[in-house]
Amino acid sequence: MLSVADAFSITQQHLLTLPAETVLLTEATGRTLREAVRADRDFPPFNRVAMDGIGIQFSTYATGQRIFPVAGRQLAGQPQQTLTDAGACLEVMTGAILPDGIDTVVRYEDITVTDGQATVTISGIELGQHIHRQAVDRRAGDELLPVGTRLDPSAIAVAASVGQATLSVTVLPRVALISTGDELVDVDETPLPYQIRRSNTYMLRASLLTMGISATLHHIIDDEAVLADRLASLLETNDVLILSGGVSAGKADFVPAVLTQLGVQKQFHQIAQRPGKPLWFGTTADKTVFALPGNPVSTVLCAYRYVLPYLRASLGLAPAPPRYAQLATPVTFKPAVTYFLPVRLTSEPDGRMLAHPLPGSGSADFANLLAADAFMELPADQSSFGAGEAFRVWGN
Ligand SMILES: Nc1nc2c(c(=O)[nH]1)N[C@H]1C(S)=C(S)[C@@H](COP(=O)(O)OP(=O)(O)OC[C@H]3O[C@@H](n4cnc5c(N)ncnc54)[C@H](O)[C@@H]3O)O[C@H]1N2
Ligand code: MOO
Ligand SMILES: [Mg+2]
Repeated sequence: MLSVADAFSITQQHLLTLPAETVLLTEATGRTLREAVRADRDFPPFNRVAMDGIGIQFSTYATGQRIFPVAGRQLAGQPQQTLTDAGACLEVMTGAILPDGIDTVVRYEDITVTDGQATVTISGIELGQHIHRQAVDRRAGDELLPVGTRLDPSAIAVAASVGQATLSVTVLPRVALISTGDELVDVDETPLPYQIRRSNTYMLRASLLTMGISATLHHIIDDEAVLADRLASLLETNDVLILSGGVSAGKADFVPAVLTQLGVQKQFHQIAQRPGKPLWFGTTADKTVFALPGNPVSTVLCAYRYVLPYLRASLGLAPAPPRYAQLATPVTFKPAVTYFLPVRLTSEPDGRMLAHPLPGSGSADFANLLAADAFMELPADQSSFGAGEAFRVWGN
């Protein structure tokens, strides 16, 4: 059976090709940048006063002079002034352009000002102190935000500072989330004794919202003809279909057969993993279908391990850096498949990230996920996992 690594790499070989669009800076949060943002000026754009105080010429201070008549004031937002008398000083404010003729700033805390005379009260003033030099942070033309940046609040601030009122970002894919199964009723309905409320598609919707994707919700009963009809129309109007349920060995598990009948090319069905073994993945020329196993823990795991990384890569986002943790207590798992162990992560005072196993009662026990915040990926070729051993963890 297919390994987790091979299944993952097959999904990544079939990424969506999404166009770019231009959006307002105020609408760009969370989106993926498609054109690099560059510095339009130096950062900072001028020699910038970094402390409130006085500006002096260091050579005068170096002669031993400690009292400087205040000849004027340079505020932030004013054009550059000039210190004409090398023996005097100007009051200068944080954020102001450094006046011509000044090369050193002394803080108000380190002077006293009486009768228009500033007296330096400390020793050890250094040439050039408290000046944020033009271009020390970035030069005009430098790339500030590369293509593939997720526009988080600090990226938005950088874009604003260089005058990007609009940004080029990747168009969000149209995603339909489809639950299947006659046993499922909607959240606002009261289930009969043999029914349950659907939750998987709500979980998926919440998960995709964290990437800025607002997916639509659909439900289809266990009827082959109805399934074929509804999936055909959803395929026309979406880039990605994510189904839940109907992919295993049951007599009403019609999903793989119907997708094949609709011309969706199966790329794989079943992975050597637990939970989530029956995952089905297929593509057409420009669409992608993930058919996730119905058990809720499988749905969550398949979303974290395959679907979210797939969508991130399709958007052009750099992959999230891998996260690792150490097992807090030993675990045994005999079957020769990758085991995704639900864990609670804690950050320890010595800097370690510990994973506390929460095996729960299997892949239908989704209440267990309330306490878990990630899955630890335990390799297929090992069956005993010791406390302190580190493995990769996957979360939202
Ligand atoms: N003979 C075999 N039986 C099963 C196998 C197998 O290999 N051989 N695999 C098991 C595994 S593993 C899983 S996981 C499930 C997968 O089942 P399906 O994908 O076919 O899903 P369903 O049969 O439709 O439902 C399974 C289970 O999940 C609940 N479910 C489904 N959709 C939702 C939803 N939207 N919200 C909440 N819960 C949902 C459903 O009620 C069922 O309890 O098959 C095993 N069987
Ligand atoms: O995907 Mo199934 O969880 O292994 O029950
Ligand atoms: Mg089934």
